[in-house]
Amino acid sequence: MIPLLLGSLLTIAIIGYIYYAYQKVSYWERKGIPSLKAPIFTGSLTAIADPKVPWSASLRKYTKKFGNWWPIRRKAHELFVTRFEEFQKQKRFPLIETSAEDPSAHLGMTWGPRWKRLRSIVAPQFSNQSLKKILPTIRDSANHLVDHISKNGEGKGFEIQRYFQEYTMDIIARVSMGQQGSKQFETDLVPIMKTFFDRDPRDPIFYWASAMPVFGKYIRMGFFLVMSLVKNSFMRAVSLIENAVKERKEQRANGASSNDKEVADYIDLFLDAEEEIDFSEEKKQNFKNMHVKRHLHEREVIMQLLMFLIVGFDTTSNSLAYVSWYLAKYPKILKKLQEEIEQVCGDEELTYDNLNELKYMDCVIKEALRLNPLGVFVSSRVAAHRCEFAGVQLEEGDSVQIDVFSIQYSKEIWGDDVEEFNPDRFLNLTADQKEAYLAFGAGPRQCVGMRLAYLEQRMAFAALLRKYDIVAGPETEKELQLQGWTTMSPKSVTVQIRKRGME
Ligand code: HEM
Repeated sequence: MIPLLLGSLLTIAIIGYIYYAYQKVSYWERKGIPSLKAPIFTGSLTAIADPKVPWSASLRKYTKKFGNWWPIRRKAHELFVTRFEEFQKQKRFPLIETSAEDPSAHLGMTWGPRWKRLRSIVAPQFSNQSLKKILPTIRDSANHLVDHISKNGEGKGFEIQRYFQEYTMDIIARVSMGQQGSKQFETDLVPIMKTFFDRDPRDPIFYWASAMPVFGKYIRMGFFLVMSLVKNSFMRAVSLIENAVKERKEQRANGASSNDKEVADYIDLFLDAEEEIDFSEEKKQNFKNMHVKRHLHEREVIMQLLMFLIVGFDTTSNSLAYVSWYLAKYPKILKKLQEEIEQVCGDEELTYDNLNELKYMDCVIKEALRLNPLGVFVSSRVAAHRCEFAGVQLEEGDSVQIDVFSIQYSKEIWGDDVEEFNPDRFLNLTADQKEAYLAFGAGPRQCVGMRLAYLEQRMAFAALLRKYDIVAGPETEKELQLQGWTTMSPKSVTVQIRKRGME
C-alpha cells in the first residue's frame, strides 16, 4: 500500500513539474512574442548561459534573430525613467534573489521603500562634495599605478588590465574599507573579488536554481550553508568586511571619531547611520510619500560595503582597459587627449576642478563604453503589478531585459559609422542618442557610482598620459576577445608604453 501511495505521489509530482516547466518555457510564445524553442526543464538559460559568450553578446544575437521583440528595444527610456514606479526592481537570478525584509540585501538587490532608504544614504557618498574629499586618495593611488606600470619598461608588451584592477581595488579598499595607504599588488583582494565575475553560469547550483525558481530559495539556503562551512572566497570577503566593521566599532567605542582622519571612509559614514530597523513595517510604507529615515541596520552596513568592493573595481578597471586598447590603436585620438590634458592641467597638480574640465577625455571614455557596454546584465526591470508595456500584457513579476548592446550599435540612432570608434560623436549628441546611451543605465536607479567611475578614469589617464604614450606592439590584440558572463570584459589588453616625445 505504502509503495503504491508513494509511487502515485511521485507520478503526480513529476506530471505537475512537467506541466509547470512547460508553462514556463512557452510563456512568452503564448503571449505572441517570438522566442527561443527552449528545452523544457532548463528554458532559455541553456542558450544564454554560455561561459564563453557574454550575456550581452547573446542578447544581441537573439535580437538579430527575432527582431525588436527580443527584447524590447526602443522602450528603455519608458522602462527606466517614466514608468520607474511600476518597474523598480531589477531581475535577479534565484540564487541571489532576496526578500524585501532580508537584512543581507544591498542597494542593488532591493526595491520599494527599502531601496529608497538605502539609495538616500549611498547616493550622497558620490556627490561632488564627497568625491572632492576622497580625491587625494585617488590621486595617490593613480601615482602608484603609474609607478607600477613604468616598472614594466618601455618597448615591451604587457597586459595592462591587471594594473587597472589593482588600481580600482586599491581606491575602493581605501575609501570603503579603511585600508591605510596604497597596497597595489600587496593584497589578495583582486583574486578574491574576481571570483564573483568569473562565475561559470553552468555551475550546477547556479544553473538548477535558475532552472527551477520554485526551489531557488531552498537551493540558495543550502548553497550559503555549504559556503560558510567551506569558507570559500565569497565568505572570506564577507568576513574581511565583518572584521573591518567590528574593529572600527571597537575604535569608536574607545573614543575614536571620523574627524580624527583626513578622509572619513564609508565604514564611518555608514556606522554613523547604524540603527535597528523594522523591515516589515518599512515594507508597508507608501513609496511616493514616505518619510525617508537615513538609518542602516548593522548587516546592511556590511552588505553595502561588500557591494562597493564587488561592483566598484571590476567595472571601472574593464572600462580603463577598453580605453587603453583604443588609445593604442588610434594614435591621433591619443594625441588629441594628451593635448587636452596639457592645455587644461599643464604641470599643475591634478585636482577635482581641472579633471572635471577634461571634456574630450569624457568623450573617449563614453565612446569606449558605447562600443563595449559592460553592465548589460543589470539593465532589466520587473513589473510590480499587472500592466501593459510596449503593447504586451505583463503580469506581476514578469521581467523586461533591455538589450543595451543592440541599442548602442543601432545605425538608426548612431549613424552609418556606428561600428567605428569616434569619440567626437559625444561632443554633440541628439536627444535620441542621449536616451540611447545606457552604459550606466538610466533613471532613478542609474549607476550610483558613475561619477566615481569617471573620476578614477580621468585621474588614471591624466597621470599616465602626461608621462607616457600608450602604443600598440606586435602583441597587441587585433580585435578584443570578450569574455565574462555578467560584466563583459576583454580577455586581455596587451599594449606598450613609451616616454612622451620619444616617437
Ligand atoms: C565604468 C564603470 C561602471 C559601469 C559601466 C557601471 C554600470 C552600471 C549599470 C549599467 C548599473 C545598472 C543601472 C540601472 O539599472 O539603470 C549600475 C548600477 C550600480 N552601480 Fe555601477 N557601474 C560602474 C561603476 C560603478 C562604481 C565605481 C560603483 C561604486 C563604487 C558602482 C555602483 C553601482 C551600484 C551600487 C548600482 C546599483 C544602483 C541601484 O540599484 O540603485 N558602479 N552600474
